[in-house]
Amino acid sequence: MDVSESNLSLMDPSDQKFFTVIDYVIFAVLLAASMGIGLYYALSGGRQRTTQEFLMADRSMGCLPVSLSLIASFQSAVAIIGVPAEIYTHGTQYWFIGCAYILGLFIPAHIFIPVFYRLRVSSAYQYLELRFSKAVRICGTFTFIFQMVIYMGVCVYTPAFALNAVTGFELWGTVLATGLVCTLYTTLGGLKAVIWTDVFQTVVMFAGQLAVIVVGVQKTGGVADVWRKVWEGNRISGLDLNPDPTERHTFWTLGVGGVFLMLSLYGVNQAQVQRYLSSRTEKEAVRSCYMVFPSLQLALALSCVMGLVMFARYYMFIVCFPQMVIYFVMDMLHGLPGLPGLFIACLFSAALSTISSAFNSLATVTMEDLIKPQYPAMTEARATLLSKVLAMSYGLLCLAMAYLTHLMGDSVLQVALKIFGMVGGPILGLFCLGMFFPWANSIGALVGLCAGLVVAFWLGIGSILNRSTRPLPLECGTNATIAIQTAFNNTTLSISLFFSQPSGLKRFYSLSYMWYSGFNCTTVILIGLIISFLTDVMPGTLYPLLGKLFCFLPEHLKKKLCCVTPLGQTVSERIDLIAKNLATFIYDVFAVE
Ligand SMILES: O=C(O)CCCC[C@@H]1SC[C@@H]2NC(=O)N[C@@H]21
Ligand code: NA
Repeated sequence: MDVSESNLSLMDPSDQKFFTVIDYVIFAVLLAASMGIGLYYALSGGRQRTTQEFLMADRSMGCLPVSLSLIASFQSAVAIIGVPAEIYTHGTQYWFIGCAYILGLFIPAHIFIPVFYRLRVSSAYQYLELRFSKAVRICGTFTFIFQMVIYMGVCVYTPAFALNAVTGFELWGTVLATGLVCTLYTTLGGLKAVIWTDVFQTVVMFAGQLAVIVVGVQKTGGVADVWRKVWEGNRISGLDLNPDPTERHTFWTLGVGGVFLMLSLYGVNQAQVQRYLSSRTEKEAVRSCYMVFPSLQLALALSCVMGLVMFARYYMFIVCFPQMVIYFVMDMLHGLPGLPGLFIACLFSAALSTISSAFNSLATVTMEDLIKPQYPAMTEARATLLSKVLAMSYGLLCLAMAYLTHLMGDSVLQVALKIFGMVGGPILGLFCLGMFFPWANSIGALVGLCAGLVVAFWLGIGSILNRSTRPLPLECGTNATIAIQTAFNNTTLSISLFFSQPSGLKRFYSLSYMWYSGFNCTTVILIGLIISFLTDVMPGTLYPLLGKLFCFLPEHLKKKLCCVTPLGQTVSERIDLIAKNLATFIYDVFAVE
């Protein structure tokens, strides 16, 4: 059974019949419930009077709420809309990113969490000052702020724009309502409210996707019929072991490149580190990290299956555009009172839980890394008040960023993952440099981070300017015009590809965006090591002046006092020294219980 023109045209934006009163009520209940949780934590417990409570939830959280909040932080409407569109257009190759969740959560649980938890820091960037210097901490903080502000804009904008395009749902009114409700409950209830609203919103998120899948399968002729159609439409991708790094999605770009993406999020991103640190014990934090795994796999499965059901539904029309998913959902759920409202609640739950985590982590790092060190004498009351003002101002800034997203035009999933790769990758490299390379110094870290960011933006912007595929048609016209447009794009694409085989720089620009995290992380580490090596002690470049002056001192004191490598040490001797250091360091790390 195919979808005739009339069915699709049913969704033209002027038509309001698929939202009944109950749908609006459900959406309102979601916003009200979130506000309620925010108010509850504003008026109970310590009433958010200290930064320990406002920013760290009194370090009293259990592993269940923390694990659900960890998922909600980086599972926004981008995944709910972007992943089904990805599966519909390119098949299930993207599902292999689930393989990256194994190492992507195991390494944070056993390497990053212990380091951050035992240092009892509030912000991940305090680690950078302890390990390197204040300058490195500040650069890391600003890099994080830049990453999360852009990401927030994408997360606020995506659901509102998608809904508006298909259902005529008021665009800027929704952006404002979402942004304000989120700012309010984050500002009022602090991290406790953010975590508990995340728990509630994650449940709504799963429920909404499940409803679409159940109704979709039932309306598309049942499981067997759906399976036959996706199989015939070869949407079930096999294991693609193609080693070519410019290939967009293969097992390597997703399963291995994805590990770096996961580490940049679940290992060193302040939003997640803050949740680990809000756990009552280190064991709880590690357990919450383990508990993320099954729920993240479930979230991935739901969005992939939704894409498959959508394909089975419309496989007679090979058209694709970003709003396809909302079209499909409204096509499935209209006429079933309450379900369209449930899906809208699901979409905005995904957005709210991500944005509130971003607000709260931005307020935390601004407070802990930028303001407190400048005003150590600031009273708790003022610091807490300032934290709330910061959360509010980040909320308003995010609305401005939402407008910027309007101009990006790429597929939102791609935009979000590129941001993580371009900015999250270098930050991951900075932390790895600090944790795994004892002789890395702060000059190396600074130069490494800057070089990593420069290369990342050169690659990211270069790939956008040099891409041979035209952006997908943004507006949803009738499917006929889009089919023609897609066909036209495909022919121009194949012609341009035929003549311009990527070589050299063009090949560099065509690196799969799933390798950005790994590539940029490695750049920071390599450059950081080289600079550390050069600026630390270049063999033979030092004259042990102190050693000569204090020649009367016993040898061991002189060594400690002067702490320079002996004169005339050759490069190979220095490399041996480094290798010995690294060996002892690794032994120490793994010898620890
Ligand atoms: O959904 C978003 O807002 C961003 C896209 C997903 C981010 C990464 S992809 C791997 C991991 N799994 C998730 O659900 N989120 C993160
Ligand atoms: Na979310």
